[in-house]
Amino acid sequence: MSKTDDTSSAASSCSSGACGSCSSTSQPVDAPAIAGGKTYRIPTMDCSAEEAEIRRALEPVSGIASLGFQLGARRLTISAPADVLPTALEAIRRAGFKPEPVEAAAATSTASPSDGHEHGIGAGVARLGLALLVAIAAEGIEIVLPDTRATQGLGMVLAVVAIWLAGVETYTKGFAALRRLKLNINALMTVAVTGAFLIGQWPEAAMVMALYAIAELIEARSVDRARNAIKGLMDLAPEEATVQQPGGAWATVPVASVAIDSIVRIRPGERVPMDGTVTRGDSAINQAPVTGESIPVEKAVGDPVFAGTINETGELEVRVTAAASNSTLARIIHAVEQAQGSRAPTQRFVDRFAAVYTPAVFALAVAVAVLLPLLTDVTWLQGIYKALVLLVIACPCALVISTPVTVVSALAAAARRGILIKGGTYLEDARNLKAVALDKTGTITEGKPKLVDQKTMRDDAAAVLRLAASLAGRSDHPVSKAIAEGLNLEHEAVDQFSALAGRGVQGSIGGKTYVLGNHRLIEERGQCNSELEADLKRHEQQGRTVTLMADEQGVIALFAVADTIKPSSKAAVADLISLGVTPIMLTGDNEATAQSIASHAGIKEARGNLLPEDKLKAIEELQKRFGLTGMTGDGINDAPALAKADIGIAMGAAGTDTAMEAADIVIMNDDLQRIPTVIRLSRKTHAVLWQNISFALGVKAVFFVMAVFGTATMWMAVFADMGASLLVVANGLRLLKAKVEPPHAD
Ligand SMILES: Nc1ncnc2c1ncn2[C@@H]1O[C@H](COP(=O)(O)OP(=O)(O)OP(=O)(O)O)[C@@H](O)[C@H]1O
Ligand SMILES: [Zn+2]
Repeated sequence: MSKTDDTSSAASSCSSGACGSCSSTSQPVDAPAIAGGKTYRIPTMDCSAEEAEIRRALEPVSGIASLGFQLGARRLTISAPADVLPTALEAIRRAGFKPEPVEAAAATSTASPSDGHEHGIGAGVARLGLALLVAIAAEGIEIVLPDTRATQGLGMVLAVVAIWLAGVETYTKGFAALRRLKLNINALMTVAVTGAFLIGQWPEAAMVMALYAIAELIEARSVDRARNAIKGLMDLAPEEATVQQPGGAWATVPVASVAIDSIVRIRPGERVPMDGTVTRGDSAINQAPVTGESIPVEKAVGDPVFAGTINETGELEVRVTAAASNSTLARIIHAVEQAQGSRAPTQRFVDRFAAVYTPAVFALAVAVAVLLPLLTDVTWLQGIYKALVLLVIACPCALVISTPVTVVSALAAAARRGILIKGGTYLEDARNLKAVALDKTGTITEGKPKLVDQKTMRDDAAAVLRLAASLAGRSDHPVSKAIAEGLNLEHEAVDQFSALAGRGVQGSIGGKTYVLGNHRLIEERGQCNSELEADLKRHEQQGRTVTLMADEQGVIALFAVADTIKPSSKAAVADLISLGVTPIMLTGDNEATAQSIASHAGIKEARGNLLPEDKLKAIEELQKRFGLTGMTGDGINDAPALAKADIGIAMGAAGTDTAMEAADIVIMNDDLQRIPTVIRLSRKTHAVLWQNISFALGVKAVFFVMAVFGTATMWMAVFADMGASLLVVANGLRLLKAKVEPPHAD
């Protein structure tokens, strides 16, 4: 991305949901300009039910990358190509809302803590507080003062004032909905309050309106709070960096103006301002903001560092590799926000349910109002009153709000552990995983094999080894790297170098062609023999990977490399099994090595000799055999298998863009124990979701019975609905602090 690109989009993207214009704690930061987006103010959108309506309206519009809702600010950011926006806006208007574009400049300014909508909410609180007081006064007059015309008139006036203070908006939205013959919450409340007023229950009408409006406000703020939990991470990246100037002097400048390839200096105790590669010094860095892992990681020249992480011990100089708006941290935040915008299956279910439930209760209310007086000795007024109570109960707020808060909190909790879950669907599905296919190299093992044994079959051993080092030095494959590093010899020029997928490498040195690769490659070339087989067997049974070098005449050298199993892998495998998930190892390495390493890690089933396409087939087969199957990999050469699996999990993804893009769940560090953590979080989320749904519906059921047969009053119903809303929100927010670590971890 060019520099100009970057600054031009920064203004519009900053308020675009990528950074907090809503959370009062958010700092004015340079938001990731990855997707950008256009922000609209929708004056009549402040409740999650309205959010759901807008989402439904936008569902048929194709081409929208993501939606960022900020209920507290009544804002919606749409990330979509410019030609899709008019269609999207039209759909929103058809649903009865009036989106107003927010000017880029105004949008940016709201990113500061002193932004306008905070005042808006402040004013709202004062207004609603007043409305509540006036409603209480109206109620008090009716209870305390004698029932004269004057006191009645006064009570009525106070009620009107309270309803007006608290309910203008509900009325506006309610009438708009009724005109379109739609039954949303506002329509229900409008009918209920008006009806109560008309049958002479004005203090109650006032009370209901005030309580309802207050509940709505609290709800909007809670949803925003959950949504913004992740933005706290963004504050971690410093806004300024100490950058080397052309003359060699150091200057402190805003990160947004630091170009890629600049050299920045980071003193001990400072946070890393931008992603980069260490060019000087060494230090220990706490990478918790990115990987969720707070044990410091040693960094030396050549190692990557990430914006937002904390430099603990030494001074570092770092060459910047990504613009501030495109750092790993910014990408994480952007991805989580995008995930928050996608709806989880339970959320869809609840929305569909609410869409049926509300009209059904409305019909029932009408039936009660008409049938009860006709069939029993209930009076008309009593019948209508009962019907109005039912309408209040019909408000699906607690139900509709319970899912997004829960899902969003869980996504944020995962992000804090360096786990990026790219959508509510994966969060909800993870608990049903039956099998997980694990890549060997780098997932179960450290991925840093070492050369442990070598043998040459020619007299000129030194020359052969130099050939091997030259060929191996050209490859990035961990096995080749281990050989090159282990031999540590001067390289010769290699021509016509090429990689042989799943086999090894080939190249010509001094006019002669050589190959360096595995047993399969040598078999294919017809250069294997029984002596070689015996050597191979001996090494492979010890879990070593054997690489052979051959020229046209035959095999000229053998190298054995060994990788160590990560200490955490064993625990993670045991944990997966205890959660009822079967781990299976898939590897391109040979069968014997695979078996040896698998059994050390506690994995019963291992498959070796797999080419990338074989891994794909293996996943398909596991899906047939087990059901929901996950796949872990580094996301680079495992991309097809990651995509095929029900849940593709990329490991050790910090800094690797491809992995972050390819997988459904991205684990920033390479700790396999994060997988059981995800499954536990998924189970907890599921439990909380259904606790909330059943609680919200349970409260409604109780009040329903009370309303029809007993003595529930309207404002008891509102209290119950408000109480239920607040309880489900609190229960959902609990996930932000959920304990989902394996029992043996500390
Ligand atoms: N560039 C290379 N240099 C040396 N050996 C190679 C190279 N590429 C592949 N091989 C050999 O082929 C085998 C399969 O390689 P592949 O890349 O498919 O799997 P892998 O990534 O090593 O293993 P895993 O599937 O566990 O990650 C390796 O184990 C290695 O023996
Ligand atoms: Zn053989």
